[in-house]
Amino acid sequence: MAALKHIVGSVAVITIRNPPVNALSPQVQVSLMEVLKDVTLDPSVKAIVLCGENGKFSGGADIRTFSKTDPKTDIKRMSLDDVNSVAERSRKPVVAAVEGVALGGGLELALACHYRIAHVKARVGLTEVLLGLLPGAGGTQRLPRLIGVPAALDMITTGKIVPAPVAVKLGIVDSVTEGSAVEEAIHLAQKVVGQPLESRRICSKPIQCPPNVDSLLNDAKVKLKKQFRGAESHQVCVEAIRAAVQLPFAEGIVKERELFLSLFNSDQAKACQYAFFAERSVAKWTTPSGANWKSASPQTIRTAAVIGLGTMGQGIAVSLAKAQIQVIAVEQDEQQLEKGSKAVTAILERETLKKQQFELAHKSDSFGSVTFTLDFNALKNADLVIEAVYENMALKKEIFQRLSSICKPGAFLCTNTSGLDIDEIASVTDRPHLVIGTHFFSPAHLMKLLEVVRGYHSSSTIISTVMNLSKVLNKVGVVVDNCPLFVGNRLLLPYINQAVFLLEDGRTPEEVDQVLEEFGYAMGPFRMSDLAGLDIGWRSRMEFGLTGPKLLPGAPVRQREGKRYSPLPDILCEEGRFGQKSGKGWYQYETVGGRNAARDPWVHNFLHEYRRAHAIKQKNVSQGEILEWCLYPLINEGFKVLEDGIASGPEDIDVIYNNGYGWPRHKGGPMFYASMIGLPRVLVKLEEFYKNNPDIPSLKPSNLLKALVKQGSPPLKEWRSQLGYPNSRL
Ligand SMILES: CCC/C=C/C(=O)SCCNC(=O)CCNC(=O)[C@H](O)C(C)(C)COP(=O)([O-])OP(=O)([O-])OC[C@H]1O[C@@H](n2cnc3c(N)ncnc32)[C@H](O)[C@@H]1OP(=O)([O-])[O-]
Repeated sequence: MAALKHIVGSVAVITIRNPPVNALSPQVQVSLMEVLKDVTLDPSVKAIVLCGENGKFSGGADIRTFSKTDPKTDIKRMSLDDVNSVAERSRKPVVAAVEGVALGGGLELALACHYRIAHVKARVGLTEVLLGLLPGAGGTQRLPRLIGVPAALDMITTGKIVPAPVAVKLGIVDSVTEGSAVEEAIHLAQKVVGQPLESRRICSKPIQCPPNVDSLLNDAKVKLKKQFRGAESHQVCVEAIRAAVQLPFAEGIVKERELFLSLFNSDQAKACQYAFFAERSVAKWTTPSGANWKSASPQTIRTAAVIGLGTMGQGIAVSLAKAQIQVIAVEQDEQQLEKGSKAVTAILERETLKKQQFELAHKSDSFGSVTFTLDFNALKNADLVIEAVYENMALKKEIFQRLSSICKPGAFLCTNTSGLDIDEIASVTDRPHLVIGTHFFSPAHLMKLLEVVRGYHSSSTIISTVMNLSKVLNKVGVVVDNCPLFVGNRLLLPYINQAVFLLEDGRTPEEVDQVLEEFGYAMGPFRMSDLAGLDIGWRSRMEFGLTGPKLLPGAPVRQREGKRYSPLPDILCEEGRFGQKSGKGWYQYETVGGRNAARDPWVHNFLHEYRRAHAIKQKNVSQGEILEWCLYPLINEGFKVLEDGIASGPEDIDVIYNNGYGWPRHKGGPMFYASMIGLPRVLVKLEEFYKNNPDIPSLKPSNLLKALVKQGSPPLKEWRSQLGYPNSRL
C-alpha cells in the first residue's frame, strides 16, 4: 500500500509512503483514494490526518512517470484532482500535517484539506512551472482563493518555495509548530470534530480580486515574458489564474485541466524535466578509479579563507558567509583590503535585508562572520582556502607555494580560475591531492553553478568535500576534468568568436543579441560580454600572445596561425571600452557600471570603418542562420569535450549551461537541444559552414557527432552506453 492508515482514538492518520520524497505516483493516488474512501465511510472515524512518511509530506506528482503517461487516457482516467476533491468534500475534517516539503501536487493535496499544520522547518511551493507545467490538481484555482491573486500569482508563476513561517503569514498554512506536526494535527482534528466545514473548503471561498486584476495579470505576462524568454509555462499559469478570477470553481478546474494538458508532454516540459533529473544525476559524480559519494569521506568546512577581494573574491566570501561558514578574507594591500571589505559588507547587508524580508519574523540563523586581514598567517587554521586573484599563472603559483607552508596539514586548497591548468598550480604545493579548481560564476553569491575541476592528483576526499560544499552554498556543483578553459568556457569560446565574425560580416551587436535573446538566452553574446567585462578575455589573449606585446611581428590582422581571428574585441579594449565597468563596450551605458545597454553610434561607425578598411563584403544572413552559426559550433565543442572525456556525460554539459551561462532551461541545455533538433541537422549545417569557412576549425564536425549520426542518432540517454568513452578521464 502506498498510503497507510492507522487509527488514533477516532482520528484516522493516513501516511503517504513512496520514498524518497513520497511522490504522488498514479499508484499512490489510487491507494490514497481507496484509503480516503474507506475512512470516510468508517463510522468509528471522526476526523482524518494526512501526512507523509519519514518527515516529508510530499514532493509532488511523480515526475518519473510523466514520460510514460498518455495524457489522452491516463490523466483523464484518474487524476490527483479526484483525490483532492474527495478530501475536500469529506464531511469529516481533514487536516494536513506538513513536514519537510509539500511541493507541487503535494501542496495541492494539502490545499484540498480543511486545515494545514506545518512544522516550522517545512517548505511549501507550487513548483510545477519550473518543470514546464502548471499546478494541474486545483492549485491554480485554490491558492488565489486562499491567499489572494497577487500573492498566488507570484508563487505559481515563479515556482517560489517558501518556508513555513512565511506560509503562515501568507495564509497558506494555519499554524506552525516546532514539535511534531502530526501530533499537532491529530490534536486539532480531535478538537474540530463536528464543527461546520463549509468555510474551510477553499473551493467554496469567493475569490478576492483587486480592482485592477486584468491589468495585474496582463502586466505579469509582460514581465514574465521578459524574465523567462520564450518559456510557455509561465504564461499559461497566468491564464489558469485568470480562469480562477473569471469562472466559478468547477469551471475553473476544467479550464485548468485543459491548460495543463496543453503543456504536458510539450517539448518545453520535456526539456525542463530533463534538466531537473540531469541536475540530480551530475550530483552523483564518480572518478575513473570508481570513487564516489559512498567511498569518499567529505569533510565539513567550518572556516574558509578567500584570497583576493576583487569581484569574484567578494562574491565567494559572501556566499560562504551566507552558509554560516566563518570567513577569513585576505588582500595584499591596505587600499584593496578596504575597498574589498566595504563591498563585502555592503553585499552582506543587502543579503541580510533580503533574508529578513523573505523569512519575515521567523528567527533565522545569522551569517558567518567575515574577518578582513593583510596577514597571510591568519590562514593557518582555515579548513579550506579559495584563491581568487586574477588570472595569472605566476601569481597563482606564488600564492600556492606560500599556502603550502602556512596552511595546516589536511587543509584543502582551491583555485578560482576560469581556465588555467590546475595540475600546474598543484605542482608547486606539498599536497597536490588536496588541490582542486573551483570555478565560480559572477556574481558568485547569486550564480548557481560551481564547476569543480578535478586535477590529476585530486583525491576523492577533496572532490567530495567541495561537492558537499557546493550543496551547503546552495549551488549546483559539476565535476569536470582539467583542460584549458574547462567545460563551460571551452564551449563559450567558439560561440563568442562566431558572434564576433558576424559583426565583421555586416551584422550589428543589437541584431545578433536579439536573435539569441529571442531563442531564450537571458542576454545575447554582446550584452553578456559587456556585463562580464571585455578586459578579461583581452588579458588572457595577451597572455597567449594572440594580441598585445607578445604577438609575433608581422602576424596578419585577421589571422592567427592560419585560423580566422577577429581583432574587434581587442581594439575595443585598446579604446578603454571594457563593457559596463567602463560605461561603454559593445553598447553604451548611462554611467560607469550602468546596466542599461543602449545602441552606441560609435560602435556602428567603428564597425563600418573596419569593414571598409579590410574590404569585407557584407553577407546576408537570416535570423535562423545567425542562430545556427552561433549555437552549432558551441554544441560541436560539447561533443569534442565528451570525446576528450572532460565531462562525464551530456547531462554535465547541460547542467553547466543551464546554471552558469544563461541557457534557457526550457530548452534543456545545448546537448539536449541538439538531440531535439536532430543530430543529422546539426551535422549537415556544420559540414556546410566548415566547407565555406575552412579557416574556422571549431566548425569541423566532431567525430563523436559523426559517429552518433552514423548509428542512427540514438536518444541522449544512450550516448554514453552506445559509444563508451575510451578516453574518459572522469
Ligand atoms: C498532476 C498534477 C500536477 C502536479 C504536478 C507536480 O506535482 S510536478 C512535481 C512538483 N514537485 C517538484 O517540483 C519538486 C521536485 N523535487 C524537489 O524539488 C526536490 O527533489 C526535493 C526538495 C523534494 C528534495 O530535495 P533533496 O535535495 O532532498 O533531494 P533530491 O532533489 O536529490 O531528490 C531525491 C530523489 O527524489 C527524486 N525526486 C524528487 N522529487 C521527485 C518527484 N516529484 N517525482 C519523482 N522523483 C522525485 C529525485 O529525482 C531524487 O532521485 P534519485 O536521484 O535519488 O534517484
